[in-house]
Amino acid sequence: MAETPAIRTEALVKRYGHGGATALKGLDLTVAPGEVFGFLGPNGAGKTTTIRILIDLIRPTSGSVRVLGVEPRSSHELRAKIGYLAGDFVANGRQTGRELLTYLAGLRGGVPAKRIERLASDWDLDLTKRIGSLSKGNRQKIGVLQAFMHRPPLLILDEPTSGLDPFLQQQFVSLVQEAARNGQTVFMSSHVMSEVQQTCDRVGIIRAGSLVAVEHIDELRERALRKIEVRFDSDAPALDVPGVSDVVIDGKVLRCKLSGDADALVKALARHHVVDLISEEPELEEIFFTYYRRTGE
Ligand SMILES: Nc1ncnc2c1ncn2[C@@H]1O[C@H](COP(=O)(O)OP(=O)(O)OP(=O)(O)O)[C@@H](O)[C@H]1O
Repeated sequence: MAETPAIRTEALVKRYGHGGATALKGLDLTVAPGEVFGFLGPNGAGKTTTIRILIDLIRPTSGSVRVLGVEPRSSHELRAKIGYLAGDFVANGRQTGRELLTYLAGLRGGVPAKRIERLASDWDLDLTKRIGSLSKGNRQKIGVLQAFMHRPPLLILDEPTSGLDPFLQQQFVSLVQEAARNGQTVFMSSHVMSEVQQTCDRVGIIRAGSLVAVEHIDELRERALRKIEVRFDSDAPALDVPGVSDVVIDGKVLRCKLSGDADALVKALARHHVVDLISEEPELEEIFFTYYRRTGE
């Protein structure tokens, strides 16, 4: 029998108020256990609405939703199994970071004090300061740590790195990778393509309340164009190789774009003396943008 999905929604519809926006228009979404799933889409697409339904902060107008195999509205135990970070994480400003994290750790069945101290030190976070006196970025660090600290089976994160500097974004990537190695499921909305590229197994793209694509990151990477630069010991040769386009020759240097696997190019190059070869990590951003754009625009 197939494993129970970590998240499954079917024909999920959410209409806000009377005559309000229809934020979700029949969303079908399945996230497998142990998967890191990126939930992407332009502003107002319905990401936060979906996330709030998953953790039962709001109820759908119609359709079904199961999280770790149960309906969020009917399970009190479910909340303890989810590490949740809201897009607008707010905490009681009078408490110190340590007081808040220790309190939340207690609610979630306990977290070794050493783990909290380690995470705070990795994240360069002063736990003795009152939360109200912290900068936005430092408050966000607390938000991230409270979601991860008890190693929940499922993490649901709404824009987890908003307000974090590039170093901390990288720390976040490490935390997600550690969670993935640990078998935890991660579902996160994000606008930061680099962190999505580095962490996610699959991405779902939502636009105007409907899922318009679900893709494996590896497959996107194969389809994406890579920039290649080759330096020869004499004038660069003209190449006519399948998958290679936009060839520009500049003396001993050849620049081109490559799609698909590199075998034909490598074999063509092997007939010459190659001094250096640089292949850039493919940029998935361009591919995402094609999904973000509305038809007809
Ligand atoms: N409480 C609410 N009352 C009425 N309409 C709402 C409410 N919350 C969201 N909406 C509307 O629902 C739609 C989806 O909003 P949602 O916040 O889910 O999008 P999002 O994808 O998370 O956007 P962003 O990337 O800007 O955070 C929008 O049209 C929004 O205006």
